[in-house]
Amino acid sequence: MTFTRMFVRLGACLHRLPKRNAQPPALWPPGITRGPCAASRTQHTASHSKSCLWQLREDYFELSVSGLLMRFDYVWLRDHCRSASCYNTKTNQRNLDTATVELGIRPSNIRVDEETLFLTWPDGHVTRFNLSWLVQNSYEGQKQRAVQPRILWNSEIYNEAKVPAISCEGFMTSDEELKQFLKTFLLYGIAFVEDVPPTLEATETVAQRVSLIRETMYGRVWNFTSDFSRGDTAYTKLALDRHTDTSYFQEPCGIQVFHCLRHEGTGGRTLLVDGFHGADKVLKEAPGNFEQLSRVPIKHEYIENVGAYHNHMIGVGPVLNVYPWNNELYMIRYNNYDRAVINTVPHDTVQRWYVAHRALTTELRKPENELWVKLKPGKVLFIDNWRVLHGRESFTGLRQLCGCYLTRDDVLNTARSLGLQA
Ligand SMILES: C[N+](C)(C)CCCC[C@H](N)C(=O)O
Ligand SMILES: O=C(O)CCC(=O)C(=O)O
Ligand SMILES: [Fe+2]
Repeated sequence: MTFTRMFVRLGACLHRLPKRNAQPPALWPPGITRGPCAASRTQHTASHSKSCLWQLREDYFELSVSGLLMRFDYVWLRDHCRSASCYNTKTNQRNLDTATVELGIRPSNIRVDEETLFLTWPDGHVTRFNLSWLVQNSYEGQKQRAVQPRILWNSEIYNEAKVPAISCEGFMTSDEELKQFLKTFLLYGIAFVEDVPPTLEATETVAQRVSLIRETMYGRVWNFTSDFSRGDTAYTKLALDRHTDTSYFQEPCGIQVFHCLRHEGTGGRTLLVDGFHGADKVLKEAPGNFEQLSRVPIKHEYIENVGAYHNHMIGVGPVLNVYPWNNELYMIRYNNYDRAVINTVPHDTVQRWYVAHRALTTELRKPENELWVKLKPGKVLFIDNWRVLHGRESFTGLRQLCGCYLTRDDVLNTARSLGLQA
């Protein structure tokens, strides 16, 4: 919806740009230069026109490449100079002391050929930008692309996708298999590894293939049962409605790993719901509700005083967390058990928030959005705890679940090192 508006705006602006070889109208303020690039450029998107046009505006540099209109602030252009003196390509770190750049800086000379933008600054320093680098790194480029491409699912979509199972052997030994696993995980927010020995040690080894383990007050790798050894409903036989874990951390754990080592009894199936699918429905049906959930800060809390365990955790943040530049959802914090007192907004906002929260809950509870699985020894489940909600059916008998949390940064790091977009 925002995109449609943007394209309209973009079209209008492009219209104002001069056509190739057009003469500047006499009314242009002196000192403003404009021109076409020397020649047409190679493409990113075949459907776009190959033209490249630029204009030196008073406050910014305007560049249109293959139909994408971009605006660059002059300080930004100076600050992002990739010359050897400004940028160390060995460490990928900036050398330039940005504080020495005059904020009103403007180039004294500018030139664009088919591949490169050349800027000469008042002190004689020359900055070169590859045009495709500018397209890649511009705000306008970022605005149009998802940081993380995903397939939003309900149970039918997930089941019909027939996501291939990854076996432990291949997962542990082949980078290609690991990549396949992570690709699935990034797309769907859940992924399974099969034929894992039903032990805590093997679960730990499998988890470490993907990431560093995130230790919490529950331990590093946990193995829990319904013994109420900790002050939380997870340690009972009760059903647990869909939720994300550690909503009471300032940064909730990125990934949760589950491996059921043993269950002699009935029930105990695991429930999985794609929170982003639910949020997307809310956005499409009532954008105002989505906005409430992405704006109102909500506290979650974990207070435990059981045995030797004394913990008090507080995390604050909206239920829906979006990137401000493209409105892309990147984290959902949803846990009605652990949600704390709402006292960060006045009463009228509170009422609107409850309406929005109800709309999201209704969506998340629709049976068609529920994926039920019975975890069996040997089958390790990875859940994106920033996206997919989990829950469980009540159960009888001895049920032993082991697992751990993973550091999100390290999972994404592994994915990127294998060439995946993350
Ligand atoms: C997974 N493990 C059993 C160790 C902890 C469970 C934590 C449960 C908590 N209410 C939450 O949702 O974060
Ligand atoms: O027992 C289960 O299946 C899951 C319980 C739970 O929500 C958790 O441990 O985070
Ligand atoms: Fe949980």
